[in-house]
Amino acid sequence: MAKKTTDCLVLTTDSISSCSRMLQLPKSKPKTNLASVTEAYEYCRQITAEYAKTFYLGTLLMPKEKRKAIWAIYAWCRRTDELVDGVEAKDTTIETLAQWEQQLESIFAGEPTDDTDVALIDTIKSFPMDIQPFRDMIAGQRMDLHRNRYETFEELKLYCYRVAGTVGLMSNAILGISNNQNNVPWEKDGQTYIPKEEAISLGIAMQLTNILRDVGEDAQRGRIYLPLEDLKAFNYTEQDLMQGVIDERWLALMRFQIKRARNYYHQAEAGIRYLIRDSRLPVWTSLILYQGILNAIEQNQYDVFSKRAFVPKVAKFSSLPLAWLRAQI
Ligand SMILES: CC(C)=CCC/C(C)=C/CC/C(C)=C/CC/C(C)=C/[C@@H]1[C@@H](COP(=O)(O)OP(=O)(O)O)[C@]1(C)CC/C=C(\C)CC/C=C(\C)CCC=C(C)C
Ligand SMILES: [Mn+2]
Repeated sequence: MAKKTTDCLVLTTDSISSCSRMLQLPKSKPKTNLASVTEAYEYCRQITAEYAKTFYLGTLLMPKEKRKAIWAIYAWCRRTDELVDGVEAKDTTIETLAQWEQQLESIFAGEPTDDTDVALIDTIKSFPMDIQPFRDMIAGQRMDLHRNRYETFEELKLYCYRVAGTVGLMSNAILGISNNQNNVPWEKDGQTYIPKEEAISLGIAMQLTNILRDVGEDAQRGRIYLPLEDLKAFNYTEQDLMQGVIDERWLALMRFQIKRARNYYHQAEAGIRYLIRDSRLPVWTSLILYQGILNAIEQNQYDVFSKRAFVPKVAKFSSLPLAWLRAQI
């Protein structure tokens, strides 16, 4: 349970269950005694620190106001994802998602239903943003409810946009804003350039990486996110995948998937220079670290069935100088 200290809440030993409780949908009527704005942001920080070691590191490199805003967005996204991916996912129905979407509409109307909403409402006040990417993410979770196969890459790409490209758009609203009028965001040849496509590309790249890392785990849940047209092209069957067959066909298929994901990272990279200077380092850090999972898959000889690809802590910290160098451009 989170415990109060002088001005913030700290994590205690049972913080994981406390965090996971924070992720559940409110079961009864809206609470009346909601968290203060400070407490609400602290809950969002705890959720981010607990569930997203990579992104949390990135946010620590941001100015305080932006960092808090990203935690609020993270907490909302995590809660949304948890509805179809978390411990209580089996209870999630179309109605649950409709209720969650209603709660989203209330947030944008300035009416919190539970504690983490308080932080998101405050974030939306400081960093005005569009509700549509949030709605689109819920539409992505709806896809997860009723399908477990993707025939073509185009279909998978829509899913990736909805569950992850949308995060790029939400983050853009925070990462690009400057309080300094001399430091106008996205000025390119005198014209305002908003790197939306690049932000979406980073989300898609990360989601594709996530899919490659989790092939084995997803197969155990009866899910295949790799496009079936790709399996066919490499003469690899669904049964092979379910049995975790690693052979030349699998290696070729995985090399193809990794190349595609790297292309999306590449497209995203071109957009980072248009972000406000203080946002470039955290984005480069997150990009390099998440892309590192692809290298880890290669080092594991493409065995995503019995090994989980991850970037070790030492490698995480040693990639900071490279991220810093790239952020200078
Ligand atoms: C600084 C920074 C990178 C901020 C973004 C942090 C943020 C708000 C993350 C939300 C992530 C989230 C919970 C999304 C819900 C759906 C989901 C789980 C997507 C997958 C994330 C990784 O999660 P994890 O490895 O924990 O997965 P499991 O559920 O445990 O399997 C995703 C792979 C997608 C995340 C997508 C992004 C962070 C978008 C990145 C784009 C930008 C920050 C825009 C940058 C701007 C330009 C111009 C390039
Ligand atoms: Mn997930």
